[in-house]
Amino acid sequence: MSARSVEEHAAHISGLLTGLHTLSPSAVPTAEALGRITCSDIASPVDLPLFRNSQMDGYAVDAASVASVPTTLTVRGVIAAGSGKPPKHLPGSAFRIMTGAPLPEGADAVVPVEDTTGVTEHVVTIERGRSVGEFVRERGSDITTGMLLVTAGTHLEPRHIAALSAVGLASLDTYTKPRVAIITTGAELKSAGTTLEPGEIYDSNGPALATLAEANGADVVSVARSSDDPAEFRELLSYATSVADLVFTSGGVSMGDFEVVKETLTPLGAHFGHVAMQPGGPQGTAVVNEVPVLSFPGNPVSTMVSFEVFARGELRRAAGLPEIPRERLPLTAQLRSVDGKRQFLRARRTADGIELVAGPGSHLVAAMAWADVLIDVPAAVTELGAGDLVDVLPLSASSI
Ligand SMILES: Nc1nc2c(c(=O)[nH]1)N[C@H]1C(S)=C(S)[C@@H](COP(=O)(O)OP(=O)(O)OC[C@H]3O[C@@H](n4cnc5c(N)ncnc54)[C@H](O)[C@@H]3O)O[C@H]1N2
Ligand code: MOO
Repeated sequence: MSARSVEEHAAHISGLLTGLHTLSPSAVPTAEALGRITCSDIASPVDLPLFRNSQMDGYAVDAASVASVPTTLTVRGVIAAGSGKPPKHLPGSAFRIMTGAPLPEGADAVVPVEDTTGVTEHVVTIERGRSVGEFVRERGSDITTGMLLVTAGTHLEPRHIAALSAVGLASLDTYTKPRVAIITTGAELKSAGTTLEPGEIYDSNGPALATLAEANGADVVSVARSSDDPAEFRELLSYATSVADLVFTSGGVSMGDFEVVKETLTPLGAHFGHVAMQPGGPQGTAVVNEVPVLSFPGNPVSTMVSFEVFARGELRRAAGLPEIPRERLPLTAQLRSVDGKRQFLRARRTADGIELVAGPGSHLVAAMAWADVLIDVPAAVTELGAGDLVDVLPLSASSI
C-alpha cells in the first residue's frame, strides 16, 4: 500500500474530528472562567459606573457655591458608599461624602477633604473651589448599557473577569474544552519515580500527550497505560471512549510482534498505514464507540511531531484558540533531507536564523526539548543551503 501524503492524512483526520467543532458552549461561573475562551461577544447589561458617585473622600457641593473661597457651608449629613438612595442637594450647603458613595441629586462637584478646614459635624470651610464635574464619576462614563465589553474568542484573563463581574454577569458562555483521553502502550513502560527492571523505560509519551493536549485547549480526562495485552488495551479503550471526545494512543502501530493498538483496532475498522513523513511515519486512525481515536507511533519524537502536525490545529480550533501561524525563516547552515518524505526537523531560533538541534532520530527526546520549532522540509527537497528560507512550525508553548 502506498504511503499517504501528510496533507491526505491531515484531511482524513479532519473528517474524523468534525464532531469536536460542534460541541455546545459551556456556561461557566465568571469567577471560575480564567483561561476559558468566550464563544460570543458579551455586551454590558448595565451602565458602569452604575450611578453617579464621588471619586474622593470630601464634600459634595455645587460648583457655584464654592466659586469664591474661603467659604463656609452647612454640612447636612454623611453619605457612605452603599448607603442607599442619596438625599437632595441644596445650594450653599454640603454633604460629607466617601469615595464611591452616590452623589446627592443636584450636587455637581466634590471638594476633597484635604482642601477643607474648620470641620465640625455641622460646618466645613472650603479653601479651594472646584468646577462642575470635578471628582465626580458620571454614570456610564466607563461603559454604557449594550456596549461591547469582551469580544468572542477572548482568552479570559483576570482583568476580563473583573470587568465582567463589575457588570454583574454571574456566568459566561465559553468554548467547551474537548475532552481528551490518552492511552500509552508498551510492556516496557513505567512511571517516572518508580524503579526500573532491566529493559524497562520511563513513559514519556503519556505526560507529553497530556500536556500537549492541555496546552492546546483540551480537558485531559484520563491518562492510562496498557501492557501489550489486547484485553487490557480493549478495557482501557472502552473506558477512554466513554469519557472523552477524542482518544490518543501511542505505540503499537508498526511491524513488530506485539502491536497491541493495531491488532485491537484493525478488526474495528481502523486504518493503519504509512504517511510519507519523518518522524511519524506509521499512523493509525479509528472510530470506536463513535469516538475518534488517533494512534501515533511510539517513538517519543514521533508521537510529539504527530500531535503538532495532525492534532494541534484541530484541538485549538475546537477549543476556540487562535491558530499558531507558520513562519518562514532562513537556515543558518546547509541541511540534507530524505527524498520522498516530508521531514519535520527539530531546530531552534537564533539571532542568525534557524539552527538544527539534532539529527532525524525519533528517539532523541532531549534534543526535542531544546528545540522551539520544527523545520518543515517538503518531500521532494533533499538539500537546502545556509540562508535558504524554510517553513517552520513553532512548537506548542507551555501555556495557551
Ligand atoms: N520493521 C519495521 N520496524 C519499524 C518501522 C517499520 O516501518 N518497519 N517503523 C519504525 C518507526 S518509523 C516507528 S515511529 C516505530 C513505531 O513503532 P510503534 O508505534 O509500534 O511503537 P513501539 O514499538 O511501541 O515503540 C517504539 C519505540 O518508542 C518507545 N516508546 C513507546 N512508547 C513510549 C512511551 N510511552 N514513552 C517513551 N517511549 C516509548 C519504545 O520503547 C520503542 O523504543 O517503529 C519503527 N519500527
Ligand atoms: O516514522 Mo518513525 O516516526 O520516524 O520514528
